[in-house]
Amino acid sequence: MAPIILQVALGLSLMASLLLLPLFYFLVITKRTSSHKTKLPPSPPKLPLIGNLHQLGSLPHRSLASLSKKYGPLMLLRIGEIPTLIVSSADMALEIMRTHDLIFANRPLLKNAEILLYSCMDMAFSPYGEHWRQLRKLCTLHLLSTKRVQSYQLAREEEVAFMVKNITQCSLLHAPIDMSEVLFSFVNDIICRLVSGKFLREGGRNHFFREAIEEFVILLGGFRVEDYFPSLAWLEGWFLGLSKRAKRAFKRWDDVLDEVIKEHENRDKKDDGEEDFVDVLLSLQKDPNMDFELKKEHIKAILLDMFTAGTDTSYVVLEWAMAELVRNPNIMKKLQDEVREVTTKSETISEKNLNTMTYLKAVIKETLRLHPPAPLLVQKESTKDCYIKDYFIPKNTRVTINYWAISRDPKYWDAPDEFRPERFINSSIDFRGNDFQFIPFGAGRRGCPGMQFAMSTVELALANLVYGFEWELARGATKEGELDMTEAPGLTSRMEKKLMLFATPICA
Ligand code: HEM
Repeated sequence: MAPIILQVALGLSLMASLLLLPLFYFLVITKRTSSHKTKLPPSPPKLPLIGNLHQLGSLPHRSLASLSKKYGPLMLLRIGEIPTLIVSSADMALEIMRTHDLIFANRPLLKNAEILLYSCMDMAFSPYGEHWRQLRKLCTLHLLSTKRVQSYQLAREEEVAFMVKNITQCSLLHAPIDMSEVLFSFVNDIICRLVSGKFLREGGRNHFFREAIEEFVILLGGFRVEDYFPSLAWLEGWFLGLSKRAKRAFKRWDDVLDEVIKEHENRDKKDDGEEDFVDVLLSLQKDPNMDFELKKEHIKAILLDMFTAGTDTSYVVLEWAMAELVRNPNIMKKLQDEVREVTTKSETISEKNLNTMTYLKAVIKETLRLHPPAPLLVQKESTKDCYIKDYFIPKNTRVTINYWAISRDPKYWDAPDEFRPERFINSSIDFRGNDFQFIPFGAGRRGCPGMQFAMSTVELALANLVYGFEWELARGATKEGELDMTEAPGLTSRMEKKLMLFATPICA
């Protein structure tokens, strides 16, 4: 009797298990996978409507770095209505810009970029896709290639000599020199010359470009309601004049670029042998081997990218480098010794002298680490759902890489807040996008294509500044004997106060 009861009991329990198995699977396994699917990165508490907007502050790279100490290197914020992933460690940056680079190669569509850049027909703000690929190929092959950058050696040397002459003249007045102004004009002039021609100073065109670039950068970095609250886009037209301001800025640029292009088209032949970007783009437009149609709007959008991405970045590096050098006399002395060892006879340092200057390169790297021109790089946007370290990142999430936090991470850098160029001597760490603790130019598909272009200008300028002059802080430029190193808010991170210095020419 007992075995029959046992058999029946066993049979029943087997049947029950068979019946319950799918239910178990449904309840447990699917629950586990769905919670896995929705395990989002940690988020600080949000306020209704604005989300985490109030936590950004005026210097978001600093506020976000503090938040990430509490919430980790991958945080999900809601800025207004927009989910935004904040990445604050080298490991996580690698996940975004190498492991999942393709998914994060898109840029969010921002309203002012759309107005100013011919519906984002440029390279920097263009969505990832065929158009971006074509422009990127064109720019890296024809405008920013090693050969093209080298071909501008004479232009760079002439512009540096012009800046040195100006500083010498100012120094004779024994008055403090506004180095922020001098450096911005220098970088602006060099970009204007290489982009639109040698006659940049004619009719004060360089002054127009300068003013227009500043306005452009303010507009691109400006807060637009519809970029963060798409459902409130209708408010924009009522309350804020940003659209009007952006349209005005666009019209001014568009007219000048039309003029520049027309002048180049009407010029019979090149009289000086210096082929600027407009010349290159116009000849490519006629090239039958081009695999896409290069329209006038494309040319204008590319030129705008070059003017803006090229100026506000290189200038910022020179400004911070000079500031760090004057507040660190030992480092200044060491750099001057290196540069002056090469030559003391010629008036200026030429590019061929730069190769052996390892300390100069270390000073520039350290400046790019401690004072990156783009502390939050440039925003990206995901085009697919994906997982990063078990966290689910939904499609259309915006991504901000907080490079400022990464480049001061004590995990990678000793005394991270100190300016110590020596850390780069005998170190293989480089900014080409392979060492993710040091990515001032970004990395991956959307990494900066102007790196070489920028470095050639910055190295030559800095070598000449320290070669030809002794530098001193102007009185009144200091805060309790210390130079005020506060950063100004904005898309790029300039010094908030102007850098006022005394220069004494060494040959004086
Ligand atoms: C020290 C100087 C410079 C720094 C620190 C810098 C930094 C950067 C950064 C961080 C990005 C975004 C990278 C990313 O999304 O991963 C970028 C993109 C870009 N940069 Fe630079 N840049 C500099 C100079 C230049 C120059 C001189 C040019 C051109 C003349 C230039 C042209 C561009 C363009 C066109 C992009 C957009 C690339 C794309 O979206 O495909 N940059 N730069």
